[in-house]
Amino acid sequence: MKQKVDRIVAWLQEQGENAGVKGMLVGVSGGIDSAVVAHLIKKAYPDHSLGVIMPCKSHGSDQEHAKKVISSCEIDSLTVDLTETHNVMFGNILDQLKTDNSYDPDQEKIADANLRARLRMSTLYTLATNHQYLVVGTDNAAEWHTGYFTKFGDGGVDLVPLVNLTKGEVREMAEYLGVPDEVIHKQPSAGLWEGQTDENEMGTSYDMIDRYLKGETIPDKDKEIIQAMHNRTAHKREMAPGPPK
Ligand SMILES: Nc1ncnc2c1ncn2[C@@H]1O[C@H](COP(=O)(O)OP(=O)(O)OC[C@H]2O[C@@H]([n+]3cccc(C(=O)O)c3)[C@H](O)[C@@H]2O)[C@@H](O)[C@H]1O
Ligand SMILES: Nc1ncnc2c1ncn2[C@@H]1O[C@H](COP(=O)(O)OP(=O)(O)OP(=O)(O)O)[C@@H](O)[C@H]1O
Ligand SMILES: [Mg+2]
Repeated sequence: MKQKVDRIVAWLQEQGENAGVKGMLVGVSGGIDSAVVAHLIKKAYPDHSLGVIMPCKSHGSDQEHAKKVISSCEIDSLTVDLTETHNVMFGNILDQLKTDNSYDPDQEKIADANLRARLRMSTLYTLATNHQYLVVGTDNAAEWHTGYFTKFGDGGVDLVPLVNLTKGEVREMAEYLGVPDEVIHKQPSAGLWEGQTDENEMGTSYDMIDRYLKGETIPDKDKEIIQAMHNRTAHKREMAPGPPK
């Protein structure tokens, strides 16, 4: 594990040097992926790394966990509360849709969640410009393969250091790095709504996705879900296409 960590830390330093930036930042949610990234960027840039907490309809103990993550790696931190910004922006958009008679209530939950992810992205890039830092993403191999992220939201980042690690490997790395136990052992959640868990929403588990990615045999039902998610989200892993010349 030490070797794996050292390799990613050296890679982060190399990427930062090539980009000519002073350091790196990450959004810290209180979940395990951002906890691992916060620890890694703190190691790569001990004096120039930042963990950003962005409350916005946060659920349960997310914020408390985010603060514990910040303390566990001793990274500099900043809190930007997006609740009011999101309320005003989403409220205005919904009002316009309703006036236009084109509001679709079935789409509200996901539109709301994706706007929150994109407001976080805009916040991180504003801070990155101010600090001359890169924005570091938290997607792991399972999320990347299934496209389980918001396009230009949490997927809108400069570097994805965990992209080759399964969720299980992220968990092992978190233990090695000293991420707080309660963060390691809670259910992964995108915080879409109270009680939401990634595994309920996807209809399969990270364990199944990890096994699939390692080439192991898994039940057909899970394989079909994973393959459908992968195909449906191919556009998220590519640059926006244009017509041929
Ligand atoms: N074929 C195609 N070619 C080009 N673009 C295409 C497209 N199909 C859709 N699109 C575009 O993509 C949009 C849909 O993609 P997107 O906006 O990402 O939205 P979508 O994939 O519908 O939703 C995001 C998913 O990621 C999950 N998520 C988000 C954030 C964090 C986490 C987490 O793990 O913490 C998880 C969330 O729970 C949800 O299931 C469409 O509105 C459309 O604009
Ligand atoms: N309230 C928040 N404040 C700061 N960053 C956030 C917040 N919510 C989400 N993010 C960012 O969005 C990323 C995507 O969320 P995601 O849920 O996939 O990761 P996680 O919370 O770190 O881990 P897990 O998947 O186990 O919940 C987070 O890693 C984090 O960088
Ligand atoms: Mg989460």
